[in-house]
Amino acid sequence: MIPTFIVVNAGSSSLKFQVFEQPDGAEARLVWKGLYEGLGGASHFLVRDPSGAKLDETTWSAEDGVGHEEALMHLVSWLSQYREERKLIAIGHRVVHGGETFSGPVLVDETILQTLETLIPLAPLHQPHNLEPIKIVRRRLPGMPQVACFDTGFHQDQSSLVTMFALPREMRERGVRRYGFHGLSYDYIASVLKDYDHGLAEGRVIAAHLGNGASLCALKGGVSVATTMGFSALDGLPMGTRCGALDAGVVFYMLREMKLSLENAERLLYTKSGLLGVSGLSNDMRTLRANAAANADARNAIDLFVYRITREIGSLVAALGGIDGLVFTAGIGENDAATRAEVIAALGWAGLALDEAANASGGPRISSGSGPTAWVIPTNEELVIARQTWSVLGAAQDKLAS
Ligand SMILES: Nc1ncnc2c1ncn2[C@@H]1O[C@H](COP(=O)(O)OP(=O)(O)O)[C@@H](O)[C@H]1O
Ligand SMILES: CC(=O)OP(=O)(O)O
Ligand SMILES: [Mg+2]
Repeated sequence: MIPTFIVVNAGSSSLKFQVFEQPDGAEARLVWKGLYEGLGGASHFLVRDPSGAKLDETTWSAEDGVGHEEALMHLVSWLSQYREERKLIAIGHRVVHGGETFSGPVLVDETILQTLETLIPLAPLHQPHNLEPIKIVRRRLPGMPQVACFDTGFHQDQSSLVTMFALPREMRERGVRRYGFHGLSYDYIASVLKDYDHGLAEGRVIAAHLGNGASLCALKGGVSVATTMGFSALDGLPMGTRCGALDAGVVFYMLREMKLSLENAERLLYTKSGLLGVSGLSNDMRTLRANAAANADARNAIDLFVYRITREIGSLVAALGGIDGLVFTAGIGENDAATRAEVIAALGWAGLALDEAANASGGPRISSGSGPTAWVIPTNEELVIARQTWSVLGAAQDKLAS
């Protein structure tokens, strides 16, 4: 029987999954990938093989009441049709915040789960949804090993200066510091740089994870030395619905002068700001691009996004003492040639020059000339979760055996 495990990336109404098998001594191999979307309402299950061909699909109406629990149980029972050949050995989860306690992936037990729950206020948009499937599996499949893989883990080697806020020392002792996110994505990018250009893997690289959430990471020799997200996933670049870095004075103004409740202020910054807030139209770059010529607010949202990316890149170039390469990844980074072109056009001062034809066709190398290079590299957070899950399981088994 082939050892098989599921990788889960759960959001508020969606559950993305990938199923991996682990041949002896080799890299985890993707078998199927899919998602449940619209959970809690009219929902939809879709699974594809690694080539992208559709394998199976199911639709439920809102009355069927399919939530995260029903989706997970449906997935386990969908997999059981392969019971003869496969043994489900573990579930690996993306958990956005690992706080001060977890610098790497862990096998989850009740105490660890409780610690992870205390981090919900630091990642209210993600953490509760990331933990939900872990709790469901503990209840419904007791004894199934579960591994939590953190978005914060990759940044743990940053120096204390880099992670410090200029706040009183007691705040730091309470864990109020910069953590950084999208680490599973940056871990993957760092692991494949050598396949694109050997010098890059050793060099000073800025990776731009531009998806619905967005951040930048400065990599030196593949190690994170600075990043734009901080204590929470609200910091840094403007995102689909999040404001990014904001003068803390605005928060006091919203609370004291505008009399917003804490909940409404939080909702405004996390879910009503960013591309959506500025455009008043959409959080989706495709919609903004389609409307930018006729709609000044859509154009403004894009312009602000690009402006903030280029300013933050300037800051990370300073942190790195120069730049050898720039990598675009995630939904916008991988698909929106116009955003890449606009960012690179603003970085002529750093010696970057666009190869227009390569950019239009998606790269991988999209720069010309002898300056720093620019790349499009599709991310693969799930593969990193698979690698981490397998390494934690292996370590746990070694421990049992010794
Ligand atoms: N073809 C495309 N052109 C431009 N932007 C795109 C395209 N496809 C996806 N996007 C952008 O990518 C975002 C989703 O990014 P993704 O990395 O998949 O986010 P997440 O994993 O956080 O859901 C969308 O909201 C949209 O703005
Ligand atoms: C940490 C974060 O912002 O994640 P996402 O991009 O999935 O929202
Ligand atoms: Mg994402």
